[in-house]
Amino acid sequence: MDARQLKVEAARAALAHVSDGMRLGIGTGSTAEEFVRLLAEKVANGLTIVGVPTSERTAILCRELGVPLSTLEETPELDLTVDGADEIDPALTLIKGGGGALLREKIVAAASARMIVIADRSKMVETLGRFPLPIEVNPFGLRATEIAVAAAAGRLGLSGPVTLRMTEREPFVTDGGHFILDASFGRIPDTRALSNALHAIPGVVEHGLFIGLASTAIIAGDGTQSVYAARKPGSSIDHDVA
Ligand SMILES: O=C[C@H](O)[C@H](O)[C@H](O)COP(=O)(O)O
Repeated sequence: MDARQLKVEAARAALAHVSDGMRLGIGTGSTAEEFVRLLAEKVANGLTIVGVPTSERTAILCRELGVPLSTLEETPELDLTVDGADEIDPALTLIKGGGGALLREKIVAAASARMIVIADRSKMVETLGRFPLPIEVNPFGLRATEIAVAAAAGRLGLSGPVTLRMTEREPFVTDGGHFILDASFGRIPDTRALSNALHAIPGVVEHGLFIGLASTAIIAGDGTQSVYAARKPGSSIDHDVA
């Protein structure tokens, strides 16, 4: 199976958790987009759901494909969010934000009773940090925030380049009007400590560590077990997808 097919497999397995009447958080990225395409087919065949998109990009795709949308203001409590990830560790802590949508993704996931993360197996790691950690920052005081981020990481024994994400010539701007710093700290043994340290910096709006938000990961691989669900202790998910 090629990379796209693996994403489709994971998305299809997540769709089995969607039922009539659900209020759905809809993620961002290439894997989440496969979920949107499959969801749209179900909607066309009569499934009744309402979706809250985690980015303008996802909202556009949903509208194109006829997936009914709401906002978090109108629908502040969600049953389930389905989203991709850049990295997933065995405790289902995630790095997200490779596409720059981490703030809305985290707000939507936190408003959801459950979050299913869908990915191909290349996203599974023992320890997070191979993928640079996206950190969403206010443009005001950018340089001061960069210095504070590096200093906070240093106090935890982490170091590495902290780079402003660019489009061709301009800084990348998130849906919320912020910038993204990509922090290449390498392995992050204590994600909670780094999360707290980053949240203590005023210029940091949010970071891409998702701790305790995902209840299930559906990981597609091309081995004998193509899709499986890892279960977090206490998760309400009641069956595996094999
Ligand atoms: O900001 C983007 C998101 O966190 C994505 O869910 C993440 O980057 C994974 O994207 P993809 O499915 O394209 O690898």
